[in-house]
Amino acid sequence: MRTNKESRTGTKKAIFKRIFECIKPYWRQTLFTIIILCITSLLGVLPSIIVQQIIDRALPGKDFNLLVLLVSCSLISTVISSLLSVWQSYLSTSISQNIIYNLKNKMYRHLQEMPYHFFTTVNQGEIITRMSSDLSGIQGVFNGTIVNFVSNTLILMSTFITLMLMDWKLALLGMFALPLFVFPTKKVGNIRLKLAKQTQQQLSLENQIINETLSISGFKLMKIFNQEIKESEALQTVSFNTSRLQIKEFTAGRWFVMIMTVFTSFGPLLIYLYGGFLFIQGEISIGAIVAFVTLLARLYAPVGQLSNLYVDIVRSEALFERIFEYFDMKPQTTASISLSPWNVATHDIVFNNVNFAYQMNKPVLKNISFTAYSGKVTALVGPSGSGKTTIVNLIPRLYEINSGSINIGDEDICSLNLPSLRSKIGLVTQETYLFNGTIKENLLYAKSEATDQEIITACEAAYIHQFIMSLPEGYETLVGNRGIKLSGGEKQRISIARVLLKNPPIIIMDEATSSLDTLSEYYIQKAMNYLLKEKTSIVIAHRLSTIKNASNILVIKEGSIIGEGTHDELLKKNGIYKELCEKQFGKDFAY
Ligand SMILES: Nc1ncnc2c1ncn2[C@@H]1O[C@H](COP(=O)(O)OP(=O)(O)OP(=O)(O)O)[C@@H](O)[C@H]1O
Repeated sequence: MRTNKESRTGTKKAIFKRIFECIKPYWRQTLFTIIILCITSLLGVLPSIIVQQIIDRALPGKDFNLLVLLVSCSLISTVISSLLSVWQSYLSTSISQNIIYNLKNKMYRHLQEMPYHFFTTVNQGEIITRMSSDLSGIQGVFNGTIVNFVSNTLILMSTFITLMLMDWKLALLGMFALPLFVFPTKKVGNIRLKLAKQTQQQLSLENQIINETLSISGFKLMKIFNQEIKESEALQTVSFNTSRLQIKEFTAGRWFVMIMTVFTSFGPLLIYLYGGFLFIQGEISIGAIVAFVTLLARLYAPVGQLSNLYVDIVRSEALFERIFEYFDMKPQTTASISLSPWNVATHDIVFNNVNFAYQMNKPVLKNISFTAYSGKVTALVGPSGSGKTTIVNLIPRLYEINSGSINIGDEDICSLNLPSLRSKIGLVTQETYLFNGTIKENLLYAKSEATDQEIITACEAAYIHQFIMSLPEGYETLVGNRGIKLSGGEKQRISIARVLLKNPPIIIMDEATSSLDTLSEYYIQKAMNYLLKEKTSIVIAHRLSTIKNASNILVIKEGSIIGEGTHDELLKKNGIYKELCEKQFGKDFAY
């Protein structure tokens, strides 16, 4: 059996492999960046060596020409190094931006392919966090953490080699303090990591409160129930915790920093002491001692930074895990084995013994079998929660059935190409969703190439054209978030017009339960009559007029069909149906 440690190493390896895959397309730029970092780290040791030459040769020899030469060399190396750093930062920024650009678009495409149930279960804020802050965190990893890691490692190596070449005994003496850096930094790093995780949790809570209470529906709910003070206090508490945690995180290890500062001054002091002794013995020059001390500072700085990078590296690992976790989720199969083009002669929809459950062992639909005939209206009626919406959601394959089959014409929907299946279905939902744009933009969502005349024809058929024209900006009127500036009836008629523009052979309609005024209802009814004409339509019916007009009515109860027929037939033979009608439309509804 694999131990925990082994499996963590395995995961780490897999993550590194995938990070490498992300960088691979930019290997040339990456190679350049590494070369530049190598050159700048080598150039970085030059000034110390030059100082040694100045002290040991130019000054005692009173050689002004050599002094000018050495100072110029130092200046030139600094200028070259700075110029290279600019280039390197341009390269690493463009590499990281390109990687993020690719990841973001790939992730969006991937999420688009996810099955519908994913979006009904996952927290919406979570998706946005991964698409935004996690991805920008990853950009920081490519642009900061990785570059810092490579550059500090190179600085460390170049300085270490130079020191060893200069005098290995002095080098070892100067380095005795190094282990003292590493161990406590790791400990402080772990404390900071723990605090960072807690901060992240509080930040998510903060986002959740903001998201929920300042979204259009949440805001309304908060106002109606007078919950402003409670919500604002909740946010205050959470943001107070966040700020406390952040203060703790940033001040964690301040004692450690203090001790480290003392230790860093120990190294040079030892060099002065032992180097001074060697100087007195005539074994070493003053220049060498000065060069050593400056190089030592160059050694301590990257060690300190590398130890601090530990926290960033562990954090980055978590970020990558979150991003890759999304990529590993299985998308919905868009096309099954046969990619049949759509050539069904009729568009009869046939449910054959369909069973479905959202959760294991909790069947929602049981042995559903019926035919919705082409050119006819099939109405679904039944108590709330009986499974009507679930039945219609199975047709465009928003959910996959557990057993049985659904055919359109002669084709099993599972063998149809998903985009082509959906292109033949028009969906009018209870709650019409409109994007925050103009009425025209919302209509064009159904058919981007529609002409103005087509739009007008569709809106006339949906009995909404006159209303739109009465608005000061007509079709260019902005509808607000989720179409908040329009009434329920207006929104539904716009959504009918949108489906009319698409003109699919199959229409699925979930009638609004909310009561509309008689005029709105009248217009919607007229619009519906037009919409459903010569289509295969399935309507979740809430209005008596729809039920009466339907060719066939299916009575659904607890996930089963318990009756089928026309309104009159069902009234005669089905007690439950009669009861349902009486409940919904009153005892004396028109027979
Ligand atoms: N996404 C979901 N995950 C889990 N269970 C669900 C989900 N959607 C619906 N259900 C459950 O499935 C059952 C059928 O729901 P469905 O929405 O199909 O009923 P309905 O007849 O359309 O109700 P209504 O008339 O109130 O809209 C209900 O018990 C509901 O709680």
